[in-house]
Amino acid sequence: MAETRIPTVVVDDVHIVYRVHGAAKDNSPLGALRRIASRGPSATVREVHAVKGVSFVAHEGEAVGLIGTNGSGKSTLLRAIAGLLPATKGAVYTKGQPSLLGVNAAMMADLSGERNVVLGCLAMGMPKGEVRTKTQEIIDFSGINERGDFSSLPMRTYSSGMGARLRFSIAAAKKHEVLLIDEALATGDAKFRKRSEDRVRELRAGAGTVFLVSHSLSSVRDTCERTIWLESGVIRMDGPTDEVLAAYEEFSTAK
Ligand SMILES: Nc1ncnc2c1ncn2[C@@H]1O[C@H](COP(=O)(O)OP(=O)(O)OP(=O)(O)O)[C@@H](O)[C@H]1O
Repeated sequence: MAETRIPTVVVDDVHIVYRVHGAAKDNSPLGALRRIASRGPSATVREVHAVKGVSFVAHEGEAVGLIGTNGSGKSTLLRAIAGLLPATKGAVYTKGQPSLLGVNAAMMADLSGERNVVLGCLAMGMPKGEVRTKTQEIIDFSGINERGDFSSLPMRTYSSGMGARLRFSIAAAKKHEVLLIDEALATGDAKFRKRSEDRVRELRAGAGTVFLVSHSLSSVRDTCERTIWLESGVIRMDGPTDEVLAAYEEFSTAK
């Protein structure tokens, strides 16, 4: 009997267009005068078509890598899946509320790492009692205290890698139906990467779906069995990670 796979994310012909204000091609006084005289639509609004008709379905227990050259639309697509950017055309359907773990995830720089753990857990909707028991576990997982008591120091004193580790550890402490990771693993060292990859595997085993945007192909290879390659906002390839990475590597070296 065929195995039933439960879809968690359905992306249906999604287009994302950014409107950039104040980006006139001709910024000279004469250009401005021409725009006023012509009374046409404001020439200072330019459009960037970042994602162009992307469609795919992801299932429970799947980890999907998202790769592509700079500016190919990976982060934009992830933000659209998270519901942070409306699709200009098409639609995104998700099971539950996806959590986006990005390099810029909100943390309070003046608060200690420990306070940020508490705030982060509460923001994810974790009950207070659970936050109390999980805080130490999260700090231990992040490893920020390996070289001294950093968890009581303000986050602004952390290196970018330490901040990224703490962010990942907070997000990974909760069971997610859909977890979206945007380069957040890239700044961790080898030991932490191994630990975070194990955690991603656990989340998948708990029927979660994980998306990983990364320029580190080895991270994608170790974590995801399926990979989507985006180029100029269009899916160039979607299939088993090994096949997609081989084609992408060929494309990158041929450039
Ligand atoms: N806030 C924005 N306003 C206007 N254009 C944007 C905005 N954010 C991204 N873009 C444009 O959308 C396109 C896709 O950008 P995106 O950040 O999604 O690419 P990416 O594949 O994640 O790139 P990278 O690998 O460099 O992180 C680019 O052309 C970029 O210039």
